[in-house]
Amino acid sequence: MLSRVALRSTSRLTTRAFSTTQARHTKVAVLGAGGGIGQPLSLLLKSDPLVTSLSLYDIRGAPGVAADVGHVDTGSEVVGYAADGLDAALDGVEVVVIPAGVPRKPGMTRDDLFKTNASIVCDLAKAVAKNAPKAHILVISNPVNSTVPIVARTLQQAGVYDPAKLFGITTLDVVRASRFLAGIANTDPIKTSVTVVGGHSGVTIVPLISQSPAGNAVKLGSEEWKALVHRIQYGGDEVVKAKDGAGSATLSMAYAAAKFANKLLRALKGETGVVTPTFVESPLFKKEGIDFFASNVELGPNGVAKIHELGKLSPEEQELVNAALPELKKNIEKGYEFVASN
Ligand SMILES: NC(=O)C1=CN([C@@H]2O[C@H](COP(=O)(O)OP(=O)(O)OC[C@H]3O[C@@H](n4cnc5c(N)ncnc54)[C@H](O)[C@@H]3O)[C@@H](O)[C@H]2O)C=CC1
Ligand SMILES: O=C([O-])CC(=O)C(=O)O
Repeated sequence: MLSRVALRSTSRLTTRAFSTTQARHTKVAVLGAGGGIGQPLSLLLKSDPLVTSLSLYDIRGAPGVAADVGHVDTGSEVVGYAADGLDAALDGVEVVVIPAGVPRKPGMTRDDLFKTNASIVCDLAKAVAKNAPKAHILVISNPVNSTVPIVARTLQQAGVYDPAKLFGITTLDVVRASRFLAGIANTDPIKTSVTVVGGHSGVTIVPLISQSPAGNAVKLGSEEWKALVHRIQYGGDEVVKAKDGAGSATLSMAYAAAKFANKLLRALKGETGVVTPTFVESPLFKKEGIDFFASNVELGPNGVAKIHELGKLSPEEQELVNAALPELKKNIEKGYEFVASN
């Protein structure tokens, strides 16, 4: 039997009043809502007034998370679904966020997660294709450089792939870059924007410090620049090491995903000028055989509205891009091969 816990956080009267004042209803699903990222992400999405309905799914624990988060005094409705409730969880959903999958332990690379997470993500993509084929999909599960191509190919096989609606979430790299640069430049991190391009692992993470006003103003020496780039590229390892076997970044990741989701929801509602880096199907390096690349993307009412060029790079940044490309190509092809052989 479908185990379903429906918890309305407001009275019907309040819910009705809320929906009449909103330009549109936005139902968001979190797949993997019981996990280290899923739980705080669900809380942050519950706090976002642009989310009117929240659907929480996990193979374990989502009804409990829904019961808990559902008491928060915002207008959205929260429903939790147990393992057998995936189809129902996706019904009518416009935005699907996927943090389902295993995290790293010390000594592992993100690619070491491929064996387990590829099939989890592939199965969830099949369910999205069946139940919410027009949904925007935000992929958090690692390795992002491979899981996003897996979702793309899975949707393609189901005949419902729209590249404008598939995003790999690289926002944590952007958040880290802002925080780490601000620490050096003595600026307010929230106003210290840094564009991070490429992908989401090690050398594929390419921060464009030269394009950041704070990065320019602080005039980093070569060693300082290298250390900053390394910290941004391997920020995930810093957390994995500190958690000492208990997983990887969860709280900062939930913050980053909620930040990206809010930008997308604003754009879906018609706000213009919403631009943020994200890993999408991109023309930028198609000639080199690389179908997906993170760069600044303008979001619009249908998802990706415009993919920005990389802009002017310093010679050192150009070298970072050159180093990222072969690794990215390998990761993307690994994702494609998984779908082709399953
Ligand atoms: N894109 C990014 O920047 C980041 C990505 N991650 C990745 O996010 C993923 C999740 O990390 P955590 O939340 O820390 O792991 P976690 O182990 O705490 O939570 C994962 C959740 O996924 C659930 N799950 C497993 N299979 C599922 C399925 N088939 N359907 C639905 N739910 C399923 C588990 O029950 C668990 O609750 C990992 O792959 C991690 O590497 C983590 C940090 C940053
Ligand atoms: O490092 C990890 O495995 C998790 C992650 O993607 C990050 O923190 O950037």
